[in-house]
Parts: sequence; C-alpha cells; structure tokens
Amino acid sequence: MSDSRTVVVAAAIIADGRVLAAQRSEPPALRGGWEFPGGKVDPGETEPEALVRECREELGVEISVGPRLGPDLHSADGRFLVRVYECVLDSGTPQALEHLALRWLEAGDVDSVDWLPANRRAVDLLPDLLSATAS
Ligand SMILES: Nc1nc2c([nH]c(=O)n2[C@H]2C[C@H](O)[C@@H](COP(=O)(O)OP(=O)(O)OP(=O)(O)O)O2)c(=O)[nH]1
Repeated sequence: MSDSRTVVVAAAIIADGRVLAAQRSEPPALRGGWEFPGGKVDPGETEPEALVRECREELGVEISVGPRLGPDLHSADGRFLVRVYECVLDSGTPQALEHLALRWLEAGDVDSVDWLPANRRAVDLLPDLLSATAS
C-alpha cells in the first residue's frame, strides 16, 4: 500500500565539518525546536528541487543536494514523512529569513540544541559524518 503522508525534505547542510541547525518560529507547537531547513515537496517537483527552493526561500543560499542521511523520519503529528539529505553550501551565507535562529554545530556539539524529537535518528548520525568531513 502506498503511504499517503506528505513528504517533507530537510537539508543537513555541511560545511567545514559543521552542520547547520535552524530554530523553528512556527507553528506554536513546534516553535523553538531545532530542525534541518526544508519543507514540503510541491506537486511536479523532485525532492532535490524542493530542497534547493526551500534553502533559497528560508536561508538565501544556493546548495547542492547529496545522498540521503538516515531513514525516513515521522513527524510528531504523524502527518509527514521527513527525508533528510546531506547537502553542500555552494554560495551565500545562511540568513534566518524564516527561522528564529541558525547555528553551525560541530561533531561534539550536535546535541547542544533542542532538536525536534522526530529528527533523532538523523541527528545521531551527525557526529561520525562531521568527523569524516572535517578537514
Ligand atoms: N523542515 C523540516 N521539517 C521537519 C523536520 N523534522 C520534522 O519533524 N519536521 C516536520 C515539521 C513540520 O510538521 C513539517 C514540515 O513543515 P514545514 O512548515 O517546514 O513545511 P513548509 O515549509 O512546506 O511549510 P508551509 O510552506 O506549508 O508553511 O515536518 C526537519 O528537520 N525539517
């Protein structure tokens, strides 16, 4: 049976051995929680296309989309399948255009923010990934 949940794509943007975390401003139930930038895939759009669009809208940057990071995540309200992708920053400096705050986290810091609970299985993969990409 196909899964009727809406797909949300999320960008684990990695640069200089750090990953970008973003603090949600809305809705009230999620405000203050930390996530990977991203959003819903629009009709007719591929998942990488949606990620590129969302990162332009939310951060004002250009990214390239790499491999998936971890399994499908399930949003707390059960409405969304969240797919995290490893991404690279091509140009621009991320700005919090829609988020409350942004933070670059190193391998030893990934748990210094209060991640959305749904993100746990992706966040747990970050220390090894960041250690491997640090120069
Ligand atoms: N962007 C993002 N959403 C996540 C993550 N983890 C997680 O559970 N979610 C959930 C929160 C929301 O319920 C849903 C994504 O909604 P969203 O508000 O970011 O999507 P959107 O940008 O398309 O929103 P909108 O235009 O409809 O306002 O997925 C994550 O790491 N990144």
